[in-house]
Amino acid sequence: MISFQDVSFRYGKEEVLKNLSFQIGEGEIVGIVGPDGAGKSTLLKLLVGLLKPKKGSIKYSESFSSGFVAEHFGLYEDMSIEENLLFYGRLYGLSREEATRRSKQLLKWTKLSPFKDRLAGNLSGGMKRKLAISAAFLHRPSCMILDEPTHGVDPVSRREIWKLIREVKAEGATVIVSTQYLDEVPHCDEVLLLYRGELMKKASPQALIAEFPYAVYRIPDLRHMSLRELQKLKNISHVADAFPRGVDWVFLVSQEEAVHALRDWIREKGLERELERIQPTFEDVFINWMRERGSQR
Ligand SMILES: Nc1ncnc2c1ncn2[C@@H]1O[C@H](COP(=O)(O)OP(=O)(O)OP(=O)(O)O)[C@@H](O)[C@H]1O
Repeated sequence: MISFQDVSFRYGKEEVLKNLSFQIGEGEIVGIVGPDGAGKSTLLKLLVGLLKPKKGSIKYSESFSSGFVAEHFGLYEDMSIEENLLFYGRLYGLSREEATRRSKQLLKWTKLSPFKDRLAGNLSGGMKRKLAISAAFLHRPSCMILDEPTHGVDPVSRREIWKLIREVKAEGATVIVSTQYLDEVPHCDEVLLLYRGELMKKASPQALIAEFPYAVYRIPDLRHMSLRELQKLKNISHVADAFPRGVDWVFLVSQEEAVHALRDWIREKGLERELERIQPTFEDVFINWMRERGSQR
């Protein structure tokens, strides 16, 4: 549906996107994931045609049409939810009946129906985002492009926004969504990890986890141990990294013998703890990628 071929972009001298090549298929939820300043917004603006590549090309299938919700999207704050939707319906050239029917459907999905007469200016951040997504999806574009739709909204609204994104996908649309929250990766079918303008990886969340090169272990609740003692665990051979997560400590292990060494340590210290094998998180995957990239330079 969309194909990037060796695309680069710079605002001034500094290149903010570097030689990106990838393809996005139809009907997928594609996450553009990366920290602040990685180039996510710039990539999305290129996708919708608000910016033009300085180098390379972007090709679209004939059926491509887009709905875009920018990070700082615009709603008509002195109009109600319903008036906003009907207004966008007119902008997109829908008939009044079609706009009304479609608005009703979107209000139902977003659970905004009870508030349809409330002014957009008086809505919570999460409700505003849901309204902006609904407005952009009113005319059934083949591709929805959402720039950090969950940024700064509460956890309940975050869940609702992802539910709405799944509804959009269920209607057959492709959704391209940027986020800096790594815990949102499992919502996506495919993820593009972006770091300092480079595409580090494009893969499904399952593949990212499966490719992780370490076994991950945890020792629960080591609050009573001194930090200096715990830091020593990093020196065990084949422990690639050791770090706290909440009250627990987590170990990235490259060879089985490190597991024995960690069990020996637990025994030596007389701790009543088990060494538990756990799944890597997407944060583990991402940090490891950044570390590997750093060490190649
Ligand atoms: N209009 C602009 N003029 C100059 N530089 C810009 C402009 N917009 C963005 N940049 C720079 O380009 C880089 C990428 O910015 P971009 O907004 O695409 O990143 P991002 O991943 O979306 O991050 P954020 O979540 O902070 O928006 C950053 O270094 C940013 O400062």
